[in-house]
Amino acid sequence: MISPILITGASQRLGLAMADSLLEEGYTVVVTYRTLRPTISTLKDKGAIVLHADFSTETGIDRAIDDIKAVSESYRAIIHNASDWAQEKDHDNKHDLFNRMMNVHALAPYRINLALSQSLSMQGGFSDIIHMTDYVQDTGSEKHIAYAASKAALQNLTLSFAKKLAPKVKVNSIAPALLMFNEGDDDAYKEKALKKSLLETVPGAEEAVKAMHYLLNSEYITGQTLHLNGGRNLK
Ligand SMILES: NC(=O)C1=CN([C@@H]2O[C@H](COP(=O)(O)OP(=O)(O)OC[C@H]3O[C@@H](n4cnc5c(N)ncnc54)[C@H](OP(=O)(O)O)[C@@H]3O)[C@@H](O)[C@H]2O)C=CC1
Ligand SMILES: Nc1nc2c(c(=O)[nH]1)N=C([C@H](O)[C@@H](O)CO)CN2
Repeated sequence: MISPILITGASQRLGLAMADSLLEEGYTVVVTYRTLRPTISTLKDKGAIVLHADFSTETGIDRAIDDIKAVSESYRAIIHNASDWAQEKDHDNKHDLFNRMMNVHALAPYRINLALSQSLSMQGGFSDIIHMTDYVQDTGSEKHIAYAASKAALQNLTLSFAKKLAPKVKVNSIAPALLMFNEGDDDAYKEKALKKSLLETVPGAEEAVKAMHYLLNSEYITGQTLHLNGGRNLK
């Protein structure tokens, strides 16, 4: 088997778009999903290897690592995309919320990167780790406090793993702001959200797909962050 690319949380939206694009380009793709959706069957029909994984607990992370390692002894890349965009107002138990945010966004990527570090370095050429972080890693978020803190932790993991795994493995972040709306976002929210960036647009998943391919094909980028935010930081 050609060394696969692993994408976590690929049953919808950005992860699904990235997995589809990699399959179209002929890569071997391994995806994880938490909820079994028709999209997972479609990815499997296209040749992807699909694994169930829930990263909210240490047991779930342990199981996922065992399953991922059982698929292949070597990996071309890992894209840590799985994410739970949780708000404090929706969760009474803040202790559990904070632990879940850190498990999904920081502990899982940390444990998986350490467990697969040898698998990544077995490549003839470069291998890659891509962390899907978030614009709020640098700003915080008053409504997604634990989420933002966990994405900041993931961003710091990019710097540490870039140092630890060089020169064979490149490690970078993609930090989106608003790339896609969610079902249920009303017109008032959409109008307000669009105004947050200079470019006042919501580009869709393809913007993340292009950034992913740019990093995978780079020979001189590591420890960096691709900010996909329409100039929001200058507004
Ligand atoms: N979309 C955007 O505009 C932005 C996205 N980002 C980041 O980009 C990445 C992709 O965004 P987007 O596609 O919107 O993400 P989604 O909100 O669609 O989440 C991606 C996947 O993560 C999975 N997931 C959630 N919780 C868990 C868990 N406990 N264990 C395992 N998997 C889990 C879900 O799986 P399932 O559906 O199978 O349950 C989901 O399909 C994320 O890391 C996100 O934080 C950052 C800023 C903006
Ligand atoms: N896991 C997710 N993380 C984030 C999402 C999402 O839909 N799923 N969406 C956003 C917003 O687009 C935000 O950037 C708008 O300002 C952030 N993170």
